[in-house]
Amino acid sequence: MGESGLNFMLCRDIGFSHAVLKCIKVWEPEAWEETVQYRRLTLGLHISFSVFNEADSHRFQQVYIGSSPTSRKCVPQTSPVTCEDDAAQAGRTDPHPDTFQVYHSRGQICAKRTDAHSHWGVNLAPEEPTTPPPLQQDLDRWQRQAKEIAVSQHLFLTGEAGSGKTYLLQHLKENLHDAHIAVAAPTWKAASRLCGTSVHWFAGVNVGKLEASAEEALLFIQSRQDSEAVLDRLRRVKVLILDEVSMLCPTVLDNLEQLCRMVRDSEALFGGMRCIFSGDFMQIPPVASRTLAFEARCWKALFAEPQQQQTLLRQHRQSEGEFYNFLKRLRYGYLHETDIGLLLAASRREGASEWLSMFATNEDVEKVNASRLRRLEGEAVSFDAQDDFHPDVTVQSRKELEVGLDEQCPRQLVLKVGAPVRLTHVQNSEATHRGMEGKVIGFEDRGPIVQLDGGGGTRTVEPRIGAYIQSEAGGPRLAVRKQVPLALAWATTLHKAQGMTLTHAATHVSKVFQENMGYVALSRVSSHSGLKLIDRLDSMTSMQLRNWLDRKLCQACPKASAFHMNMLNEQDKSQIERGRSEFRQLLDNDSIWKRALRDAGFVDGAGYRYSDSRPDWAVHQYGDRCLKCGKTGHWRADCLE
Ligand SMILES: Nc1ncnc2c1ncn2[C@@H]1O[C@H](COP(=O)(O)OP(=O)(O)OP(=O)(O)O)[C@@H](O)[C@H]1O
Repeated sequence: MGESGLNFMLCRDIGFSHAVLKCIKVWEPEAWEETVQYRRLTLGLHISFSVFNEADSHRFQQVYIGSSPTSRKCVPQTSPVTCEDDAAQAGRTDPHPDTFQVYHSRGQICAKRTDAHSHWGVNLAPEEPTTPPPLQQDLDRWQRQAKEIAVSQHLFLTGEAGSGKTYLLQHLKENLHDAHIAVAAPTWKAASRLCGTSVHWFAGVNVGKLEASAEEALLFIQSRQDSEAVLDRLRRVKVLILDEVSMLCPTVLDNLEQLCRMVRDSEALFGGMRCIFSGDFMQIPPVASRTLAFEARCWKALFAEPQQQQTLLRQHRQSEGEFYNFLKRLRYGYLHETDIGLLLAASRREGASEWLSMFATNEDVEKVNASRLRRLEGEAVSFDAQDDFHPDVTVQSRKELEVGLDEQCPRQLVLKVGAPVRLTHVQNSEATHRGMEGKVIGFEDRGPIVQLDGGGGTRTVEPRIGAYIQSEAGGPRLAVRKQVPLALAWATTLHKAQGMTLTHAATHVSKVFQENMGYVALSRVSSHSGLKLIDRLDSMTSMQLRNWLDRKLCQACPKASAFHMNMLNEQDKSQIERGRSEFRQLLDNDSIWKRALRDAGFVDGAGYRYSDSRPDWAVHQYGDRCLKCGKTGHWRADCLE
């Protein structure tokens, strides 16, 4: 490794005996401000500060600096530290500071005085890692930086899963003071996290119109009974917040842009709205498009300046270094051979039968939830939603709004005593929060009685507003649905899980059908111990395991990778390239592959017969029905009954 530095500065003007020194230390992917205590020693200064350990980004390390008789001194240090070039200048508060450069070189941490060639009163010694500080509850440095752009310019906000994109959008929605902020996302489900609308609702058109052309969309709007209201809404919006833009087809984006110009009678992009888009192209792409939103014609013009594409670099979801680094590799479609051990351990994990299961297809989710509910003894009790509409909403609009409400909150909820449930739309408080899990233990007139996990106690869950739709932030609620805020918690789809943060989840990868789905499947949980792989890796042959890794789990979209890698520094880029080429060697070279499997504790299984196709030999040998439930369409190993 070359010489990368952690620069810092001393501020002598603030006193020696017991003073406070404000430094900004920058480490990738984190930077933070910290107050450093220093005190005078017999021969000089004694400074201690924390640095991130580069190999394990979530552990801190204490570095002590004492006296030194020369202008440069190195001490053994196994963990490299890095920082941005200008870190030494950050936080400078006095005109005559002693300045130093601290850097990592050939397994050592070195300090060099940079303002003079003389000795200094400091020495250097590393200490044992300590635990990281608790997560900040306010915006992190990158979120704050992105916010600064968002207040006056178009912004594309990106970052890996869990970097706090949606969190920042919520903050912007609440804190930008522009009069009319519209919040939208490609699907109602994605929009529901920010209480916004689907992109089609925002545009005032049915699905299909924006896909066709801006002209067709405008004709449709003009044919609506409430066309004036729709046009008025489109004209008033000053800021458009668009979440999960990575799930939007570029044609739809371009047509929307043109529609806004036409409606607002302005040649400016989006007719002069300020656009704040957010998304991660390394997550699930649009279902019906081979092209991605950044290929839209308007994209380059919108985000022409480098500062208008901001990457959030702090991880807020995972705090374990090993698991976090594993996910960083998976994001770019490669793994290390030692990662096989992590996967096997997740596949062998016991005691996960009550965890939320995530599947690629709706079919599997419905099967699991329905079959588990059926199997449960006892009477089924159903709860019907209650919908209210704003008096100005027309009959035509009401139907469209109902579709939007249906996607966010069920019209009918069926439960039984003993069913695991998740709180879906409660107000977060000290006692309860969204995502909290529990079990139905009874029913009363007001609603189901639920025993909440984790000391949440027992409570009757009464219907409350589960979804509402506003055409713009602060505007009237056009439709409101009340429903019991519970969902069956046995299973969900990966598409719905995109954006979720979970403590525990069981996930199925073998049936993923789009690139990047493997990454989304594994990156929802905050720790490895909370992850169960439903795929029976142990039952696979080594060849099947290789195919599963290569064709299912590690399928990263090349176009999206290239887009995101373009925003990385050269060091990260070459690390990814190297990792990918080593991964290919691992998969292509029998002896390396076998050694890796042996080291990971893999024992060649009997053969996992999952396949979308039905090879003749298998049908001949086993018939074309599942040997467990007798149905066609899946093999025994995939049977969810
Ligand atoms: N500044 C912050 N302080 C405290 N918690 C935060 C902060 N930013 C994000 N979080 C929390 O981190 C978790 C992940 O954040 P969020 O869902 O916004 O990430 P994301 O980048 O949108 O993820 P994904 O791409 O998977 O949708 C959430 O639980 C969120 O509340």
